[in-house]
Amino acid sequence: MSVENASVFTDQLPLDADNLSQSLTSSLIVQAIVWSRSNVWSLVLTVVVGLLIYDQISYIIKKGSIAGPKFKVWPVIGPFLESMNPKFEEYKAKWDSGPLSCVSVFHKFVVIASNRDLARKIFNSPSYVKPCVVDVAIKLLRPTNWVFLDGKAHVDYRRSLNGLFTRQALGVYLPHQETIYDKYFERFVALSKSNKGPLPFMPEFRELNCAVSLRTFCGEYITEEQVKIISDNYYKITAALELVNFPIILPFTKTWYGKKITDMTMDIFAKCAQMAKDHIAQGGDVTCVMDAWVKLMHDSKNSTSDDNDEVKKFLVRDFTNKEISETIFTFLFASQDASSSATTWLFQIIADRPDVMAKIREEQLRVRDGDVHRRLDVDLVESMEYTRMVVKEALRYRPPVTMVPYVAKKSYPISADYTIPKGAMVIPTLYPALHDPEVYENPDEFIPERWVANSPATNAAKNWLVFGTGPHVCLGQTYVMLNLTAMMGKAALFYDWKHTVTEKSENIRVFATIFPDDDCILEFSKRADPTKL
Ligand code: HEM
Repeated sequence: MSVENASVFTDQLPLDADNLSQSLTSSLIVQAIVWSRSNVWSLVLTVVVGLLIYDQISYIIKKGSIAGPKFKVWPVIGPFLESMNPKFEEYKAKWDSGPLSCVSVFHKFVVIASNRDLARKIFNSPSYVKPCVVDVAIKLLRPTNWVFLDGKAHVDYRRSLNGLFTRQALGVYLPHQETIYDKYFERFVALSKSNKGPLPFMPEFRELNCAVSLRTFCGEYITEEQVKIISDNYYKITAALELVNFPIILPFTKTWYGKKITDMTMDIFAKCAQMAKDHIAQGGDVTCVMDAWVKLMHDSKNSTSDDNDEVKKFLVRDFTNKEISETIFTFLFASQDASSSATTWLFQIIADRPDVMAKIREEQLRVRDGDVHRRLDVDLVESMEYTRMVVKEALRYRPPVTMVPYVAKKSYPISADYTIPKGAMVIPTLYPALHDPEVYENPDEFIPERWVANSPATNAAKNWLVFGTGPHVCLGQTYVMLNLTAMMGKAALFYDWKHTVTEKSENIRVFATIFPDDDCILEFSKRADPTKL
């Protein structure tokens, strides 16, 4: 019964002595209820108003002198709704608003550093900051995952992984990658034929990259069927790990689906790790990243105390199947969106520039010495200088990762007049440094030749932030350059692809990384004679 109804009820009681006392008692109780309820409400209201004022004051104090809204326009939630569907132009406007700017979403205060020197400073301040993956990432990648290690523990673990990406190791993985390129390029032609015309290729490039990564990491231990399941479902993991997401995993939400696919993938990886252990124990050769890792473990166990070899350099210990599966998952996670973004832009950019395509083809014929069917090896890929410049320029022009979220472990005096508060998210941005007109003339134009030896771009190593810098710099960067160069060289040599340009083609859509907003509409066909220019 509501308070108003109770009062109407008491008003209608007959007035004899008993009834009077009853009625008085009832009336007092009702008044007490009304009083206590109104007191509860005023208490609730006071607390809410107090919290709102605290939220605004706390924001204004944390903001200090840096760029950003004067107060939180949407109390508490801040620009949460906008960040559910982030727009590249809005990010860019933020970067342009000042070298340091801020935003506050719920209880999270976020500081964005948009120039090269501040971004580098953050990347290189491990005593003040550590990588901040979205809250839900800890649940998906598991708290025991090496990526959440900090300081010396992180440096040591990482050292044991360096052996997986040496030039020699990359040479072993390359033939497997080439088999996947061949298979998928043929599939692209078949798809274009069956579709009787162009179709959006971004989802196809995502699948190609997932397959390349899975074969590189797990070799033949992973089945075709498993590759297909993971490739088909990987986007659910990306969706679960968007920068802004609900932190609790509720059934049938994006994060719930993401967690299911992550667990399934890690289980597959753990089984592959055991197969790699059995294979190396039987004296098998290294064929993939897992083999390379197990071989390093095997060699380190059998190395003598005065061995001064690779093994000691990499500080390898014994890793369990669970650890291997979690770590290999981080490789897939780190690689998938960024490599798919780079691949999509590369196919679009090259299709739109016949002069670039012609130069790649000329180089491919030249470096292969007339043998177009020569299989890929590291020496061959390293001799593709122009193709490599195209890849490098695409990564600068459309950097897949535009920002890397870190978190301040303690108050961080980043400049003479601003200290980032402890607990704030700190985001060094990569895009502005890679579009700095002082280093890259006409930064919004695609010019592969700017990467010739001794050019201003080549000499400005400090601006090359595509892979980050500092203790968390991308572990896969040499592999990425080799993979993308090899893949684009082969595609250009054997295939034609036509781009259907739409008004959205040059618009940048943010989905973890960046993609053309129309998903890159292409039509593939096989070249009749790859020996011709
Ligand atoms: C175009 C492709 C790629 C781009 C643009 C890219 C970019 C990045 C960036 C910006 C970071 C953060 C660096 C920092 O905080 O300083 C990173 C970290 C990382 N990347 Fe990549 N990445 C790519 C592909 C790959 C691939 C293929 C692998 C694995 C084979 C990989 C493995 C990693 C790992 C493990 C980390 C975390 C390292 C650590 O915390 O110590 N990435 N990457």
